[in-house]
Amino acid sequence: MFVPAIKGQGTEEQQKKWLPLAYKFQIIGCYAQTELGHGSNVQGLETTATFDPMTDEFVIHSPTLTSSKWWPGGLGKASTHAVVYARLITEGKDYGIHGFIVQLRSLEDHSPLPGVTLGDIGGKFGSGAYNSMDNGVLRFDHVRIPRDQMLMRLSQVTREGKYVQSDVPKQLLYGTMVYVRQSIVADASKALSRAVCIAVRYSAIRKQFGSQDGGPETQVLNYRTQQSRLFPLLASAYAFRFVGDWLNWLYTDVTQKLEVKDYSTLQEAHACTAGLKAVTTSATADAIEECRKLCGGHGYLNSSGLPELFAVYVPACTYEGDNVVLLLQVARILMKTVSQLTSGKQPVGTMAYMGKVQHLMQSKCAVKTAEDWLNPAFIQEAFEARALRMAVNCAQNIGQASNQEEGFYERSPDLLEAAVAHIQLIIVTKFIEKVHQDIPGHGVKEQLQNLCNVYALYTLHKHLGDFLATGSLTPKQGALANEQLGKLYAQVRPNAVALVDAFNYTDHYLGSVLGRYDGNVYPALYEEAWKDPLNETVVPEGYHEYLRPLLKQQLKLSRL
Ligand SMILES: CCCCCCCCCC/C=C\CCCCCCCCCC(=O)SCCNC(=O)CCNC(=O)[C@H](O)C(C)(C)COP(=O)(O)OP(=O)(O)OC[C@H]1O[C@@H](n2cnc3c(N)ncnc32)[C@H](O)[C@@H]1OP(=O)(O)O
Ligand SMILES: Cc1cc2nc3c(=O)[nH]c(=O)nc-3n(C[C@H](O)[C@H](O)[C@H](O)COP(=O)(O)OP(=O)(O)OC[C@H]3O[C@@H](n4cnc5c(N)ncnc54)[C@H](O)[C@@H]3O)c2cc1C
Repeated sequence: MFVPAIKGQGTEEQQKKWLPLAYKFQIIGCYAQTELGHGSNVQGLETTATFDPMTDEFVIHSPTLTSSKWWPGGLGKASTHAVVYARLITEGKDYGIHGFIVQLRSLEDHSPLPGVTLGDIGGKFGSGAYNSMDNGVLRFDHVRIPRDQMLMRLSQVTREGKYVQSDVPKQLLYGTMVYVRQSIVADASKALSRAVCIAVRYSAIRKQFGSQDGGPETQVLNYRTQQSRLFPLLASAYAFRFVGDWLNWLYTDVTQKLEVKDYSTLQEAHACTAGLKAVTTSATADAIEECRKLCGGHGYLNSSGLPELFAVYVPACTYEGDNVVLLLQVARILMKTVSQLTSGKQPVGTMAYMGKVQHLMQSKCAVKTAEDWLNPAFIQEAFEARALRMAVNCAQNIGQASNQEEGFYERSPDLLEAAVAHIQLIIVTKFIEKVHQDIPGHGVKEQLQNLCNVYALYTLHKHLGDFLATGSLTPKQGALANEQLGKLYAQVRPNAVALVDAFNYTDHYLGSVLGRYDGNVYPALYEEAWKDPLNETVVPEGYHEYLRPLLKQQLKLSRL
């Protein structure tokens, strides 16, 4: 994040100076924004950067304990430099949060520079999976940096100390986070596809119950419950891949527009990266845990690869923006868009469907049979009607409050659900668009169509309350969707293993004895067990100190 921050907020000159050093690892940088007391609320950060016109320097300082930088990855032990986000103060005025390049450690002996206190913040969730990352703590005691180490693409401070705001939106300060959020969506698909690959392969080889006359037991992958839990996750892995590809296109397009000072899609980029990051990471974290459970007891073994995958993955729901905070950002933009509908301003991009408000507020879903749910037009319209009606309902309720902000606060749980509905519509839309494309490979398109329908109808089934409460569907149509879902599972089953083999993960990358490509799980589990350090001795350490005295004492007591 050090590099994209300099790319996005540094001048050409600053990029020319600092990026080559970073690329060649002549310096190691981190992104020091979050503090002990503030993470979500960036505008609440307390670290100060006070301009000293006498020396043409900024004085970086941590005025309070809560202003200590806390969490930045790589900060504790590895980084020599940081992009530090601090309150810019010049001529006695606080201009809010800006980025500054600050050297933290000597390039000679890596010792912290004068006025810099550095360390690691300690162990984290799980069996230490994330402990390979030195998330750090950093405090400044009046550390001086040259004025030209303020990132000056978005705003500047002159030699005399005058603050100058460039003619670019101040939100570009948040640009690095937008960049990482869009990459996290693609990462969600990778993490989810790993977990699903393990669970599908293991479910194909695991047999339990159902033996007839001594014959083979039933593959657990043939159980309807296993399919109804696992195949929506398989479909989600593909869904997140395709929406992640689209989001990368959107991000690239926005970045190109920014180059020519076209800020028209900045809001769309923020809403989509924030919302898709929130929805895909929450779903993926839940799915990895579900995949662990789908593997029964062996899923709880570290050798399954699932506990570590879960422990490494779950902070994605928090870092780069807490998911609730990000969804409320989407909700704010939805409310702004709804409020503009009466002005005649046509919504664009992923909000365009809201322009069909007259139709969608009264449309009746035309589904009459289970097969009708295979028609993408019916799915699309149902998801659009649900999302729009939830957003309009929120706007109407907020409108009844004494003031907008109070109303937004009171209705924030409902706004959260409206934001999720909007983002799920985007995911479904992009999946439908993907399967409408020419897709090479014999039968591949049909399989992806099945998965697209599984993702859409599973999501509809899971959120049926929204669809019924908004009148977007009738209970009968909801039941038909569930009926069709069961038929789709039967169609996915024969290709389930092929659909995870298609991720083309090596056994090494997968890191799971349950997910081995050859399916030779039991010998691998048995072999792996003996590698456990506990098995280095036949009689366990502690026998003589603890077990033996206890056993002897009990034996003596039993003879009394
Ligand atoms: C087996 C083991 C291995 C297994 C491995 C598999 C899995 C691997 C996992 C993945 C691997 C790698 C992943 C790679 C990444 C991981 C690295 C972790 C990195 C984490 C780094 C961080 O966390 S950095 C810090 C992140 N912090 C945040 O996100 C803070 C969140 N808060 C904010 O963004 C803002 O405070 C806020 C947006 C919430 C509020 O902003 P503000 O206070 O300014 O108020 P407003 O809401 O009023 O906004 C003002 C206007 O600005 C608009 N806005 C806001 N944000 C943006 C934006 N980003 N872009 C554009 N516009 C924005 C907002 O809409 C308002 O507009 P108007 O209403 O028009 O005024
Ligand atoms: C593994 C990891 C790596 C990280 N790496 C970095 C890094 O490299 N650089 C960096 O700068 N930071 C980093 N962070 C910090 C991370 O960005 C923050 O933790 C994250 O942005 C969440 O902010 P917070 O901790 O202040 O959560 P809080 O906002 O304190 O969240 C606590 C609760 O409050 C709720 N909440 C907060 N505000 C609102 C609101 N307005 N309305 C409703 N509910 C609200 C949240 O939903 C949540 O439930 C990292 C964090 C982790 C876990």
